[in-house]
Amino acid sequence: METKLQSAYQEELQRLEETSRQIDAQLKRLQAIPPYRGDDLTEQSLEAVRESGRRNMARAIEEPYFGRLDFQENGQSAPATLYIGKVGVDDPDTSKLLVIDWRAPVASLFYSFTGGLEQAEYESPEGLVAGLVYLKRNIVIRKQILQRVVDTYDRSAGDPAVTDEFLLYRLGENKDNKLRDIVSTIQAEQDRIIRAAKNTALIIQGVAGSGKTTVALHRLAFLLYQYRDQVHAEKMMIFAPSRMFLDYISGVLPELGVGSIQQSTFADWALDLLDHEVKLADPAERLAAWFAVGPERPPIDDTAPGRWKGSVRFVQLLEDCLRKYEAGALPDTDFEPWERKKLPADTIRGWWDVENKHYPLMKRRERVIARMKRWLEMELDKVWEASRRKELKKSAAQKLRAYEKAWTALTPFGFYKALFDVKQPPFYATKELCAALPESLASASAAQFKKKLVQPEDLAPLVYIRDTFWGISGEHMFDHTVIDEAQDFSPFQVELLRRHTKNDSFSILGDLSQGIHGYQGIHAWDEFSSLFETERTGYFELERSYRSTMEIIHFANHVLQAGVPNAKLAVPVFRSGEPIRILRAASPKQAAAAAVAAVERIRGGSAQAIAVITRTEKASAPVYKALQQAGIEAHLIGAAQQHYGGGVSVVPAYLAKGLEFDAVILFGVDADAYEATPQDAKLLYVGCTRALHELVLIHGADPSPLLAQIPSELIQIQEAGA
Ligand SMILES: Nc1ncnc2c1ncn2[C@@H]1O[C@H](COP(=O)(O)OP(=O)(O)OP(=O)(O)O)[C@@H](O)[C@H]1O
Repeated sequence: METKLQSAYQEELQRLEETSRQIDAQLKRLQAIPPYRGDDLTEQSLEAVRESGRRNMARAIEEPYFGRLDFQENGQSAPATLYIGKVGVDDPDTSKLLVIDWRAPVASLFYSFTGGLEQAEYESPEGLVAGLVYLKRNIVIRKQILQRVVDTYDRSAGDPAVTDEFLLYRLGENKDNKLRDIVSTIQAEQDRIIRAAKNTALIIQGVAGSGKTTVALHRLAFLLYQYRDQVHAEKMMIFAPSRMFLDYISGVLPELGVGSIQQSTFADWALDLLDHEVKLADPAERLAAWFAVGPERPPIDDTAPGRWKGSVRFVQLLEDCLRKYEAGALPDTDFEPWERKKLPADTIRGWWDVENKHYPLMKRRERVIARMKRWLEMELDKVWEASRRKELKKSAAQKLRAYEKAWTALTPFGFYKALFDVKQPPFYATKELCAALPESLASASAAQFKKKLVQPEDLAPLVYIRDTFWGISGEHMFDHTVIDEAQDFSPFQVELLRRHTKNDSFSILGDLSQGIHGYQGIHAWDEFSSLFETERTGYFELERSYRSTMEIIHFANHVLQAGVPNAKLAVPVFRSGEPIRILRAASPKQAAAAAVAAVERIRGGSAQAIAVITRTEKASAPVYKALQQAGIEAHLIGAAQQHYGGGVSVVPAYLAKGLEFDAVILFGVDADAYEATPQDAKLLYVGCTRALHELVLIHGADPSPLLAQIPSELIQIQEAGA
């Protein structure tokens, strides 16, 4: 066995030297050609190809490939040895592929092959290709140095299974402050999602740590490769919950060689489209209200403003109002620029209803008014006497101004705001809207709108109105849209984005068990799938969790079940770690000291990213202070945080969502903070599943009831300070 490993290592060492030499020669050849800066278009495009070659070779030289697959296609006499890397490299003299791009059809075998002695197959542009896999090998190369060779499948060894050894080695590594690519260990169920056809609205329900975010980013890289003539990076969009989260995931796409994909929060994108006509009310206040503990907890049901304004029903109500506006906005009067001269109302209506019907509302208004002006000029041209003409022109200008005033050009906010004025609703507010609008919601909205402030749930309706008024120009259309943490989106938001996305090309990913923003997000995936045609929708579930140890996942599952009895549970990969430590503190002071001691202990090991996760933003402050007093440098993360810096963080659970840390200390897991409700169970579940390797919980005299049913073999209970 030892000698076999050694010979494999020697074999790969030799191969690496050869490949590196070839890549180096190609890179030098390209670098020797001076970059073209002239105006000749043909030369420019040749230079673009060379520049992309230089970039690719520079990337490939460091780590040319990460995998090898020996595959014998049916009809061939011997297996071909395929090396798979992040960048495809061919030998320009022989056109032979030295390295195959991981996104190429044949490379899919490297991921989809899950062992066995039977035939394996992959979809090529020419059809299905079948054959036998002989060897699947993982190869770790760092800065041109061969570090590791692991065979995960070897037909000659007689064992038909693909082992998880290499995956486990990867998962056991500590994390720094950024999410990483997973090209060398993409799993078969993830690969299916990554390679799914472009024109589908993919909905991906995945348990915590199942790789949803990572998979979505790899999918973008795949789409750019596979459909290079149809999709463009700058026309793809990733929506993520916060700027800090975007910062956290910002490393993956460059690692995959993909740049310039648009990334935004929904709010930033919407506010830009609205030309910042409105401002968002302070998000910290809203979060503090929805995540309050004790008697201040608001009820979370369909009457919550986010649920109501985010519903499909509200899309319909709003659309009806816009239709009513369209039918009734045009003044129903003739236009009389001067005495005995009349442009009949019917003619104007014809220009509005028929001639310009295909234009969006406000553009249409502009065109009708321009048409009226042209009519006026023609009529004035018929008047020969100059002084009379001047007089009539003046009168006409006045009349036209009055006409325009009667037909007010509304802004999206002006239109929307008026709908909530229940005492004096505008003519376009339908009876149905007035009947459906809850009074408290109308008055709370109206009070905010007076200050030009809006809540996140107002943004989708506002952009919807804007689109109806002005249309959606090409620059605001996406070739593909990713919605991460989609369980927190509303159907209204997705419906709006559907209008901004070509061919329903979506990756919508989330986890209902982490739906902690239930006051605005969905409660079941069909709230989204019903927005798309069935044949254009794809639904995938990811059950395996790659982030955390088995102990952490089993523990988190128990917590979740205590509040959400029929929740989907995560299945861990077989990676064992420490039991979960539960520390009971006699006083708040002792609890803070226990948190400090835990951070100090964990920092003494190999962990790089540690989080103390609290129930509320308010609860973060004392722990942060205690850490500071102990001389521990930490980041206090609040709602406005833009960057994630790694190290030690103190963060409320709802802001930690999507992130991960080597170790997590859940602070204040008390009965009043985490009740046995679905909302609190999900929140605590989110907190637990942020941890990769170690999880510690601290509570006072009265622990959360969500901890009541945890099997004793998973936990280690201690008195804090003992
Ligand atoms: N196939 C894989 N190989 C190696 N690591 C993986 C794989 N899939 C996922 N991971 C790792 O698991 C962790 C979780 O991934 P990611 O954050 O994408 O999951 P998620 O489903 O979006 O999680 P959550 O919903 O909890 O935020 C990351 O560290 C990621 O690198």
